[in-house]
Amino acid sequence: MASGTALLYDEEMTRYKLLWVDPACKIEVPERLTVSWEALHNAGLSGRCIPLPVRQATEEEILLAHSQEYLEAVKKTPDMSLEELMTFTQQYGDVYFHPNIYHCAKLAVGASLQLVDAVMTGKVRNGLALVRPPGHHSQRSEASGFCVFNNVAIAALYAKKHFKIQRVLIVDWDIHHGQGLQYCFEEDPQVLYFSWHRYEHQRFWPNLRESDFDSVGKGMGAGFNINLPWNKARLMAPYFRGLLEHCDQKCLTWLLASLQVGMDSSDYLSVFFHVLLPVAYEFNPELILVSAGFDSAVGDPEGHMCATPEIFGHLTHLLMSLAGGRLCAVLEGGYNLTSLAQSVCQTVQTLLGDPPSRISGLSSPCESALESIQSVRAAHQQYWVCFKNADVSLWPDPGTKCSRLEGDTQAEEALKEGEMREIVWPEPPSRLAPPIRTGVTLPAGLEDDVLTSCFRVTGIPLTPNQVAKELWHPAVPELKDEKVLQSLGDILSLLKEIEKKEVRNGLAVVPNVSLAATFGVQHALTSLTDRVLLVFLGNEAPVELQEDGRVMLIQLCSTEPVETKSKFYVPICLKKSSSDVAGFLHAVLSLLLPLAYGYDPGMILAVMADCSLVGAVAWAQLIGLLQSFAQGHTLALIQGAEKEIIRVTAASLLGEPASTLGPLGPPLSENVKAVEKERQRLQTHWGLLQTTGEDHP
Ligand SMILES: NCCCNCCCCCS
Ligand SMILES: [Zn+2]
Repeated sequence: MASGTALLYDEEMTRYKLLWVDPACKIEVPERLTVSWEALHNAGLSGRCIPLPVRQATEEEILLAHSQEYLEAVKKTPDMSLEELMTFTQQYGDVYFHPNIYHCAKLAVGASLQLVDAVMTGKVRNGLALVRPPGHHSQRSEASGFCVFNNVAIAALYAKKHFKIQRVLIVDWDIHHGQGLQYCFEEDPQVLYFSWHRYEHQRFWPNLRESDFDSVGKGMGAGFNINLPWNKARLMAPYFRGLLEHCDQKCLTWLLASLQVGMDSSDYLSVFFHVLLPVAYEFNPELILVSAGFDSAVGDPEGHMCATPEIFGHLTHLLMSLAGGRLCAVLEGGYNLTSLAQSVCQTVQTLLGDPPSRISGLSSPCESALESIQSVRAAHQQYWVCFKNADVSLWPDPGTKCSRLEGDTQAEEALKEGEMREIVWPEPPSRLAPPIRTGVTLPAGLEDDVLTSCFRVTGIPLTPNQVAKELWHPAVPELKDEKVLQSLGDILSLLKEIEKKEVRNGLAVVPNVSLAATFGVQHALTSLTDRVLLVFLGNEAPVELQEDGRVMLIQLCSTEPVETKSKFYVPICLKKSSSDVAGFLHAVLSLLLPLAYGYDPGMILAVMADCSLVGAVAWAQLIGLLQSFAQGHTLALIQGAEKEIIRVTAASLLGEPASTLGPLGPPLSENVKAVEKERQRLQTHWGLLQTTGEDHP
């Protein structure tokens, strides 16, 4: 199994810059790379990565995505005078040339291809290429948006050609639409291109009609191009026009700070749960390429978004469950040197396997984001079974270009002015990983290659009334059983190791999983946290829930649904759940993840009471995803000694990417209905569950 994170960087790529005055291009500076590289160094992250040498792309490689005449034209730029460079630049938009940019553009492509080679040959598991010029705007015969050659497009074509892979997922989280990538792959069903981008009904750069959600791909590529347009800022002008007359700069600044101009982490995560991840799992990619632009982070002069840098640690983690963890991230945009450096560090730290930091204060996506989510799901309903039951009743017409209200520009300039002065955000919290990743307590005789790299914890001897005290119940008869008592001692010692920050997560194999779960929850609440998420796979509910919100129980069962009004008890009843992997996954992505992010637990208990409910691979995927929460503090409890389940659980807790679920069939409609029913019931309490805009149908 491949391991290690590659980091590609060469300071040669800092040796070009804007040589004349051009307001549109002045933000693309060499310091973008140096601050990122220095931040990785100072955080001790680059030292943990595998440094790979950058190389120049060959002409043949560049010609995978660009025309001969374009390459010939760019090849002439190193010998051009300043005037000739300015003239040459005129023919393109929002880009500049420099005598050394051709050299750097070849290095940017070469770095991306080196990364693909290393990941596809198993030399490393994943990695980041810190490059400039960026690539996602450049097209077959055209430079655009600071981009000269399309690094990620060439990487995808190179991967298909040299490694014979047939399904590449490109995730473009840059705040601009990577039209170059869309044009390159819109007819190619082997490359699924996903981009979110500021759009504002075509009023944001690059102002293209084809950046809207109804551009779904063409011909054989229909369904394989997904555009998620952000349209929020258009709503700002009407508010401000009225106020501007009475508003001095200070009040406007306050107004800006209070009215979120851009999208935030709740919007980003909602798009992952309800648009990107369902399609990505159904597509079942063999490689993930990330057009990692960080102008979608707070403070960026282009993006004007509100999502703080730690969100990129989560977005990265969520993608690492796909393609067996084969993930190549390539830098695109990012123009606020502070949030860029922080976001790069958050991304690399997750690639290295450190637990994502907890994100509190998540709420529901804004109305405009919901409208976009609903529109995209509607537009793609015919191509992806995961959207079969999507609610499309309020599908707004694409391209409703809102007329440019007079006074807009004044409002928006004020917006820009006021806003840029005021934006500050907290440093991302440190994500210290305990020295030991996984502690285990197993019955003797369960030797296994994976388990040898776990830390074996010895149980704490317990007397029945010691346990009864923790369980709030007078001694239950089971406590007479020596094995049960010993298993509770095992759990206690694992939790104490986690509490002491010696161990990140743990696995215990126990004879009575319901009692173990109850005991584990109670102990965690007394000594570790005030919120425990219990994910329980089995039919008998392990704990009576108090409605105080200190425990959230998500129970996957196969029997008839129990009626409940509680917002902390989520019974998910799936028929034939072990064969309906798609149904299980639908439950995880559209219910479990949004609930867990909304709840923000300090501890996760993942309990497998009934191994027949899901297969080992689906369970391993779940264990992987659950490590997004509680700084990775996951305690897995398994009943019985099903060797395969134990092995995959330990592997996942150790950070091994779960193997892929393979092509998914359509989910059982009764299972989708059961999940949708719960989602509808809970979405007013837990906003991240929402998927539709105004006037929920
Ligand atoms: N404010 C100037 C409008 C044009 N900006 C071009 C942005 C290119 C981003 C590359 S990621
Ligand atoms: Zn950008």
